[in-house]
Amino acid sequence: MSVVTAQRVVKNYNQNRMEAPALRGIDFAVDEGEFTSLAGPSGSGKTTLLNLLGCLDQATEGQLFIDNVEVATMDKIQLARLRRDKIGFIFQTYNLIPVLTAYENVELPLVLLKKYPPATIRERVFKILADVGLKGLEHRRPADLSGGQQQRVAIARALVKEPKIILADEPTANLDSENSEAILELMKELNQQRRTTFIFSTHDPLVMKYARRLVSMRDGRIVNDERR
Ligand SMILES: Nc1ncnc2c1ncn2[C@@H]1O[C@H](COP(=O)(O)OP(=O)(O)OP(=O)(O)O)[C@@H](O)[C@H]1O
Repeated sequence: MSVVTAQRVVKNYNQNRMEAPALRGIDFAVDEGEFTSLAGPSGSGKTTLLNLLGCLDQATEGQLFIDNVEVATMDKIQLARLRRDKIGFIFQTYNLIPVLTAYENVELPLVLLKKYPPATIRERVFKILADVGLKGLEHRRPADLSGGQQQRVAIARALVKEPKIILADEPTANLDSENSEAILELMKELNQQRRTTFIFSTHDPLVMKYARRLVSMRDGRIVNDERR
């Protein structure tokens, strides 16, 4: 069953100017438990598509369904709830909160979820930070962490809720191969144990190696889509 479906999705960033559309008609469905990677040259529309799938932006034309509900029918509150409950988003620019420590950044989505008691939250946050290799750095703020460490905080923050769908924009861009491999193994485990659906955008051959489905984009279109 598909968890994400896009039908004839078009995205123009500036509708008043004669700009090339960022997405020119995307038809695409991802089943529960798929481990999918979007590949393609810079500017081909990967980030734009992830932002639409993550309900962070709206399509200009076409329809988008998340867990069988059409995104366009939801109001702001329903969209925020959908993101909170079902989607983990790893941003290319991390989007960590600068005044919060690594621990507090990762804790936040669990606190907002209002589902777990404080002791469980504490345990899960420490565990996921250790899993991404940040043991001992829990109380540092983003400015006192390297780019790769910040990226791992962002990854931990998306994974900690164990959401149904994880959207990850270049999640290994600033990691060395050892850390990339460790993160990908962690994601693979989540994928296999919990049937978490992963959709990445990447230029990293290692991510493509892990992916079970490779979707290639060019100029706002899907030009190839293969499962293996
Ligand atoms: N906020 C924006 N406003 C205007 N145009 C944008 C915006 N974001 C992206 N674009 C344009 O949309 C097109 C697709 O960009 P997008 O960032 O989705 O590509 P990408 O495949 O993710 O690239 P990269 O691999 O460099 O991250 C590009 O032509 C880009 O210039």
